[in-house]
Amino acid sequence: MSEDLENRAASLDARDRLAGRRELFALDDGVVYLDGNSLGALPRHVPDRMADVISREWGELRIRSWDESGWWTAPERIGARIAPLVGAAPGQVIVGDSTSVNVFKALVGAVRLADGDRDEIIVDATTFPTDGYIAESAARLTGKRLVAALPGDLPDALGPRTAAALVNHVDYRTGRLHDLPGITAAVHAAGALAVWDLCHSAGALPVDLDAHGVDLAVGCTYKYLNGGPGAPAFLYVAERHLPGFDSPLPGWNSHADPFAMTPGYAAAEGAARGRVGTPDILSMLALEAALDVWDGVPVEVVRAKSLALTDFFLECVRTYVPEGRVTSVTPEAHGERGSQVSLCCADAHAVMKELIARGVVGDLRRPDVLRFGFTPLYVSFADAERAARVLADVLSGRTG
Ligand SMILES: Cc1ncc(COP(=O)(O)O)c(C=O)c1O
Ligand SMILES: Nc1c(O)cccc1C(=O)C[C@H](N)C(=O)O
Repeated sequence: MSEDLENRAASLDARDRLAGRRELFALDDGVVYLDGNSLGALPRHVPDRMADVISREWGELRIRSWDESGWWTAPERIGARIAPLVGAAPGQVIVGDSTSVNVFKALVGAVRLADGDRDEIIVDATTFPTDGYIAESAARLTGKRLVAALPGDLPDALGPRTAAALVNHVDYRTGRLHDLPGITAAVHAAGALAVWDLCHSAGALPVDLDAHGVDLAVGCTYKYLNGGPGAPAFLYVAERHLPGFDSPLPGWNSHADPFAMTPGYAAAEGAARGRVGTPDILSMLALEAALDVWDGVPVEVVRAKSLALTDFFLECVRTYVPEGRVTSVTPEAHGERGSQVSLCCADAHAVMKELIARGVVGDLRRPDVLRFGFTPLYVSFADAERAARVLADVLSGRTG
């Protein structure tokens, strides 16, 4: 049984167009890394690039690097690298600040773009907590009422009072992929703006922001985009909204002429409006270098492998793990699945601890969810088989 699945894994890996990409990452063969949905692995070439940024650009060129090393324009330049990965034409994506800060900019910006008589903001009731906390504050600051709705119930919650809806593309806990085209269309039919959090979809699946008419979106770059711990997030503002986008954090970096240093504020044109203060250059340039691993990789190929990997992992779990010990809360339907598998399990904390001790790194979402993230650029089918086999060993009390 195990031999069959091991052979299948080997033949799937042999046919995998992305197999060669794994070499680009600092990973050791003794460990199956299934936590790229929390922190992506390090692309091997990034340390050398950072050594140059620190010793030469900072150490030797010092202040000149803002111009000569392109530091000042890094937020737009890196935004342009991310744009095709999320289906955005140039000029709409800016990189900087945390996702949380960008959720604030995007949501308040959306409310300011909406018809002022509308007095409700809808937030995804299953959201990653930071979006909910910030939506609550944004509602208080803008004098709106916050309404929580499950993504599936959103069409019913929308109405003439809705100014904007903030929704997660993929649920961080279950891995459920929400219907971005359908929900965006419903939000628009109600006359409101759709703001999407792409943290768990950017770099994992095609998002097609422009094609689906999304209004604003945010996403992080330290998961499937491998930008590094605390790497800056991105903000997308659809071109049609850029002239009216009124950032609630209009720092000097978003000024039309920052070095004029005038007391009066005048917003820059384009995506630069989403900038705030001095960019965190070291993290930003680590992200820029990390994005090289995407050269020549269409996100559709990544998606196809992601679905094949999660299908195969689920099959291995069904085959190896004794009946009833785990329950998948990740949808089976491809159209409803992100790039992770979440299994509910008794004693999940102890189980994950033991998995990690045995070289299978996933994570735990309390109280009982084992999360396994599949990053197609570096996770193999052999990894998926081994993870399921080790999970079965742990649950059956077999020693490793
Ligand atoms: C959906 C989602 N939004 C936001 C965040 C985090 O935001 P920040 O980068 O500000 O910590 C995460 C993960 O940390 C997330 O999964
Ligand atoms: N951003 C994180 C961090 O700074 C520490 C630990 C984990 C994270 C995460 O990204 C968690 C992640 N968003 C999640 O889906 O749970």
